[in-house]
Amino acid sequence: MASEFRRVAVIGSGSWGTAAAGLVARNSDEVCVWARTVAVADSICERHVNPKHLSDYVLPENVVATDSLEGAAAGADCIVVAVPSAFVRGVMHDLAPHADQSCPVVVLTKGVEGGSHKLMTDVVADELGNPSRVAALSGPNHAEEIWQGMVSAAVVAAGDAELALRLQSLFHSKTFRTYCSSDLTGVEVCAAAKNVVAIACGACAGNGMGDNALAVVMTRGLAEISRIVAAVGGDPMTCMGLAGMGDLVATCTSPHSRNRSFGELLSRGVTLAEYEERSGMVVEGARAAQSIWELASELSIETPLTNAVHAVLYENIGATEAFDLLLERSPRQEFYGLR
Ligand SMILES: NC(=O)C1=CN([C@@H]2O[C@H](COP(=O)(O)OP(=O)(O)OC[C@H]3O[C@@H](n4cnc5c(N)ncnc54)[C@H](O)[C@@H]3O)[C@@H](O)[C@H]2O)C=CC1
Ligand SMILES: O=C(CO)COP(=O)(O)O
Repeated sequence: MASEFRRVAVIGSGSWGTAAAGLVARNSDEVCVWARTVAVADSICERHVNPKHLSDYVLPENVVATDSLEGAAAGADCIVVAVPSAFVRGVMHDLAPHADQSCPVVVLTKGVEGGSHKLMTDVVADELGNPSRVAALSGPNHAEEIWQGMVSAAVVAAGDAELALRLQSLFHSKTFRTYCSSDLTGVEVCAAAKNVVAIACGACAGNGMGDNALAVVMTRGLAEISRIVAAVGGDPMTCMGLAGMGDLVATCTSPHSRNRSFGELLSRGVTLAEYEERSGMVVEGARAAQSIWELASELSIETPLTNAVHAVLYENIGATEAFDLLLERSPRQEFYGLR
């Protein structure tokens, strides 16, 4: 499926930026990846390999790279953002003077900004301007499978339906199916919040809990995510889709998930800093556990699972104690409203 986009800038050369560059290279003429280091940029240009992430993946010939944001943005008619949430504002700030104001931007980052509690598309729009051209893509998309052409699907969400359709054609292929949505808020909340639930699932598994318990955490996690989505103005039906249930299941069950594996190791005493240092990868759910916890407190949304993950990560409470507190909650209706 060819798209209208001829030169695409992919900002970020982590696992997802690398795999996404391969996806959009199928439907455009040239893809330029922005990497933070010259070594990664040179390796992609010379060997079509990212030596730091997915190093078995030989990228298509039409993927090049640079360590210059100005160089990446030059001539780009679409920008794909794939840097971890903590760096989105800073990188977008630096990109802004070089990015065309009318150029569509699609955000792959999953998170909620600390302090402001803004969704990633809002952070990008703050820095790059022209919010109506900013969209998000999310779904059950482990980069480790995507680059190998294994089947997956995602949803492209934008306030402007025509923009979603244009971006759908940039990503869509037989093995990477893309669907459109107008619920940008719901899609982005699901993307960020499922990572917190995946940490809880990993910690349960690490603590020897069984498959029934994991299914309970996922299901109650989805109920919690629906309450957050509703409270911030998204459509709770989005939680039933690829960005919601789809990504929740993939992240809570896959050995590829950093959030799930971190949760498992957390229950054995490994710290966030140790995990990220060893793996060279980000655990977005740990950041989201803080920002969503703050958001939920501000809006009085009931988020017991997020509270438990927050307590273990930031309040010095042991995982076993946090689980006990969850199990001691008083019984209630399965669905007790969206707030
Ligand atoms: N890996 C995956 O399968 C998927 C990841 N995502 C999301 O994509 C976003 C990016 O994640 P990944 O590509 O997986 O990252 P990663 O975990 O593979 O790598 C982290 C990257 O962050 C970079 N980084 C470190 N400091 C930085 C800074 N100051 N400025 C910019 N970049 C910096 C590092 O160079 C490293 O390449 C996250 O929000 C993640 O949740 C979404 C879907 C799938
Ligand atoms: O979002 C993802 C898959 O859709 C990646 O999840 P992890 O960050 O837990 O690896």
